[in-house]
Amino acid sequence: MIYTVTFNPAIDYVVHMEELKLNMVNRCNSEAVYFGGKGINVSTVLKNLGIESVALGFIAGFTGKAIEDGLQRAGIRTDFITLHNGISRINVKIKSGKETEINGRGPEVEEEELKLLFEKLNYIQDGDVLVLAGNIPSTLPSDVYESIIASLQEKKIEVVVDATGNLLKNVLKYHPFLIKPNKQELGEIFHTALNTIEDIITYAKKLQELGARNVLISMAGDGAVLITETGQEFTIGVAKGTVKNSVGAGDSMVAGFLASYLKEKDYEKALKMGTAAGSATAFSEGLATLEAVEQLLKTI
Ligand SMILES: Nc1ncnc2c1ncn2[C@@H]1O[C@H](COP(=O)(O)OP(=O)(O)O)[C@@H](O)[C@H]1O
Ligand SMILES: O=P(O)(O)OC[C@H]1O[C@](O)(COP(=O)(O)O)[C@@H](O)[C@@H]1O
Repeated sequence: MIYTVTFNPAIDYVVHMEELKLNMVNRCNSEAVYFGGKGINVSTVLKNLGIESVALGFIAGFTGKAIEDGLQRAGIRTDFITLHNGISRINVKIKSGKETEINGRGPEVEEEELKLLFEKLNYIQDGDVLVLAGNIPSTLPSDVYESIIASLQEKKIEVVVDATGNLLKNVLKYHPFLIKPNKQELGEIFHTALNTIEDIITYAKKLQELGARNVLISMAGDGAVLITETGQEFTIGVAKGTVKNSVGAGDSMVAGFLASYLKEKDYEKALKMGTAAGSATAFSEGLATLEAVEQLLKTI
């Protein structure tokens, strides 16, 4: 089974407008609501690709209830912990030719509530996959992903981490199967500007030296780089299309990569599938559907 963990789920409120004007009342041309957060997006795209997963994490208040209900209606298995206080965040995504995002802080998770997550993670068995994705509420220590992986050390599982900064750096010594920072996040980790593909490959390899087994660096419309534990190095572009809403493209790439790799154990094919899923999301209003992914896969 694949388990995704989203510490800070969100309702993604996406509005389209011609132009965003500051110090003015802006009115949008269209609006849509999606149930998001990185792990949840991975579960949603896996579901669209016909693969089951269980979405774990913390929800709170009426927004949290809406997220849980929405996912269950879509046929996604959930096993969230409901927090005592606060509400799950609403992240505002403004599409006005440019993409502007305002992501909320989210509710506080108390120590007792965090313990409940560790109890649930005990169900994970040899052969399972654990995806830890997204930012954590500010009250939690930045070694929380590390603590989770450390608590599962005895089990033979594949761990995927899609996170930034210390949250990511701290887990590398546990040799995660896959990490997927984007280009900007890679630069931030090493406090450096990455100007060329050679720079990106150099620093992706540094993440591998620090312990990651497979390193996938996504570069939005410029494609992606994959450095594998088998010593292979791949670069790939993107499919052709018109960008509508790239929120969740990175999560879709993780889902596509996993879906293919778990079936075929072929890194090159997995990178293609990840790219098709990422691009399919960028070219859709919501997340990638099976039809859109299959269509784009033929063109990559
Ligand atoms: N503008 C785009 N055009 C085509 N494909 C895209 C575009 N943006 C993202 N993608 C696809 O999605 C993948 C992940 O996107 P990216 O924006 O780098 O991730 P993140 O959302 O994590 O920042 C890219 O490597 C690419 O395959
Ligand atoms: O947990 P974070 O880093 O605040 O990100 C949450 C946001 O990221 C998303 O999961 C999208 O992520 P990507 O665009 O990086 O794939 C949104 O659904 C959500 O609003």
